[in-house]
Amino acid sequence: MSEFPEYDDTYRAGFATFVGRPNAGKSTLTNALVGEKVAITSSKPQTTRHTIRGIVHRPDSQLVLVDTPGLHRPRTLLGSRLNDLVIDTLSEVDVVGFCLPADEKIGPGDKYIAGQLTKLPHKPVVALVTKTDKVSRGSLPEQLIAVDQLGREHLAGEGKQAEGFAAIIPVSALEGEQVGLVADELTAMMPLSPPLYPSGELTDEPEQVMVAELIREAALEDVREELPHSIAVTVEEMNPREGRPAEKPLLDVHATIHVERDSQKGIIIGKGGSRLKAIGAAAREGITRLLGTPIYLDLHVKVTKEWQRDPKKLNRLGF
Ligand SMILES: Nc1nc2c(ncn2[C@@H]2O[C@H](COP(=O)(O)OP(=O)(O)OP(=O)(O)O)[C@@H](O)[C@H]2O)c(=O)[nH]1
Repeated sequence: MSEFPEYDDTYRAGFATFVGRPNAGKSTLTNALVGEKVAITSSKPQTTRHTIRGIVHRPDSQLVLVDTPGLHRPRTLLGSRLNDLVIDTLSEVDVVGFCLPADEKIGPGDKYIAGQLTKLPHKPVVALVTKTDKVSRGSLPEQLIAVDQLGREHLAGEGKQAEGFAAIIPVSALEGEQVGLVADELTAMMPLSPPLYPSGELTDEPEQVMVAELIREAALEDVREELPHSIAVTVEEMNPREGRPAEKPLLDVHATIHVERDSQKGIIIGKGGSRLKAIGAAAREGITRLLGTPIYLDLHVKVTKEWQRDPKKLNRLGF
């Protein structure tokens, strides 16, 4: 078992979360900070449905990162639940990191989020200008000025930080540029506190949820256009296989991919079951890497009609 780190009365520990419109680079930055793949990234929006925490351990501090789903204008019940979850998360953290891609103009989505942040007037917000490797050095200052402007327009004022954003930091998570600085700034804003987690602990997300996310990621591969957000995954059981020698363990994982329509089921299964097989193989590889144990994956596909709009079904699927 991991032990809690030694600490003195200058030790800082607390929570930070990243917000930003879909694809702003939140998960990638979380991973870069934590140094290991805990959050699930993808090239398409809205893959991060669960709050997954990564923990940055330093000799004098602990920064607990809560990776929130994209804050966006709700269109379905699922969308509005995700937004409630985001506001709940925001009210509980010590600092919010607002991710704004360096290579995209500030748009209505960003302004919507800035507007939401005014619901939390006393929360420090740090602007993280992400993906700086995608723009030339010359065009970066213009974006930094636009970001500063956004902060002054939305976050400055009575009862709020007079200067808008508490800091503006350009960063490239992919190239590892300024990632350390982001960690420095965020940890400096944590309250004095004893350590919150044992050393070495990277995430407190139940393994089952992470396993479900890995299967969902594998299932979405190649069919994102056809099945944008119609997939959910549940993990029914994860048990060590009985009678295996101690040095050769095997974990039995039983999971279900839920789709909304029969036609989608056909897409997931593929000709003669070929896609489902490929999904299983990709997911198995990821899960084995995550858990460090070989697994047997028993994967089913089920039509759970209108799961995005039905509150009872959403609850059962863990949303
Ligand atoms: N070039 C470059 N690409 C990046 C960087 N950070 C993220 N990306 C890419 O941008 C896309 C979105 O990144 P994510 O980290 O999944 O974004 P997110 O904000 O977590 O997205 P959602 O989960 O949809 O809200 C991925 O294709 C990343 O590889 C970066 O620093 N540089």
